[in-house]
Amino acid sequence: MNRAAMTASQKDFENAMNQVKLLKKDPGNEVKLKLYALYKQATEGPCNMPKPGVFDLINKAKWDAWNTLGSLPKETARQNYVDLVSSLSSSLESSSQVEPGTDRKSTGYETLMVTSEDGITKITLNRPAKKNAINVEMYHEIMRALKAASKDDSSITVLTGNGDYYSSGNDLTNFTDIPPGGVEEKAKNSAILLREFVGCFIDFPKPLIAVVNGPAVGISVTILGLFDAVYASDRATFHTPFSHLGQSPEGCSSYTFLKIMGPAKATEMLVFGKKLTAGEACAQGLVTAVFPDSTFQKEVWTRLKAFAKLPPNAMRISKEVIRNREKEKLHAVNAEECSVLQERWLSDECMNAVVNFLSRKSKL
Ligand SMILES: CCCCCC/C=C/C(=O)SCCNC(=O)CCNC(=O)[C@H](O)C(C)(C)COP(=O)(O)OP(=O)(O)OC[C@H]1O[C@@H](n2cnc3c(N)ncnc32)[C@H](O)[C@@H]1OP(=O)(O)O
Repeated sequence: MNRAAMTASQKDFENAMNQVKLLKKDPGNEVKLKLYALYKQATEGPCNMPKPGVFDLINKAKWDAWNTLGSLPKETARQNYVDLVSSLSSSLESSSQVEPGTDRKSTGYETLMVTSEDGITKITLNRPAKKNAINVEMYHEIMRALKAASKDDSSITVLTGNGDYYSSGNDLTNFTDIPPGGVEEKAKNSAILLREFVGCFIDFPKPLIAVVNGPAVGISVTILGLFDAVYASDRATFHTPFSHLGQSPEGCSSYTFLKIMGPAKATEMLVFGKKLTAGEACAQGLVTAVFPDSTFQKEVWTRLKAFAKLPPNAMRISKEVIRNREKEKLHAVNAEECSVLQERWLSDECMNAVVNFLSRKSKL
């Protein structure tokens, strides 16, 4: 959704203020400060109060939180307040429905499982019968889950898959739902959706980690170049068969893969569709570490829980320092890849490949 076009009404804002009072669990000081700051900004505008003295710790923390919002417009602050309360309500509401000690689950997703526990928000692709192929609904839900995770109280965010696959990439039946404007309109809409989807990964502010539990195909592989760490089971494979499908690279891979593995290896993957084992992907720098499948979950989650205990602000700021100078470039690459793909989707090569898959004449 286009955030600029989305502003909460005064009524939404009042409802959110009432919801805060009904929260069953204390959301923690950091979140309470954020709520305070957004409330003040939404109702009074930028902070112009004198700064409290260094020993007035509580008022100074509140002043700092408010002052950090700078000249954020009142409407945006109101929307951010409503979004934050809504993400708190969904995760804390559901905590009352599960056994103590189990994950807090976010409801309201058809294609994902989203949990938040031990400082980690885990987004699990959940269409195992379809090898976690990403349909249009899943694209939207992943974006929604990422936006919520960027504002919740977790330190790190993880993307993983349920079942034997990490993901088989774009759901090829996405191409069968043709709108009244025909295939041109479909290609245009798909390019808009893809650009927004990849943009969410480029802009994600916290450490983002992929736990690749099995084979990964297409867009689920290309966006790995935008993650901060990629842990893979030795059962995982990495496959980008774009030429086979009459398509071209996306997910900023035409830029990130060249930087990660150099042009020769990137070409083997992105142009010739060479499938890499987890070990090969690790040797080429796409994967951070590989674990035996039998101990994969245990080893990875032990490591991630330790990472999640690190100071969250330091991690977020370090990521910003590492990634920010690339952001503008990545958005430009994303735009270009989407516009090339928009044309490719209308080509006979692409249409034939999709028809062949759907009529089960071909598989990877
Ligand atoms: C908004 C548009 C944005 C577009 C972004 C651009 C993205 C590009 C890409 O991601 S390109 C990659 C696309 N993916 C593929 O080409 C994979 C196609 N799938 C396969 O080749 C195979 O299914 C397999 C190798 C992944 C797995 O084979 P196998 O183990 O033999 O399982 P099945 O084929 O029986 O699969 C089980 C079940 O899942 C369905 N399915 C699997 N992958 C997809 C898919 N990508 N799209 C749609 N459906 C998929 C498969 O049809 C089976 O369904 P069924 O049981 O027959 O109902």
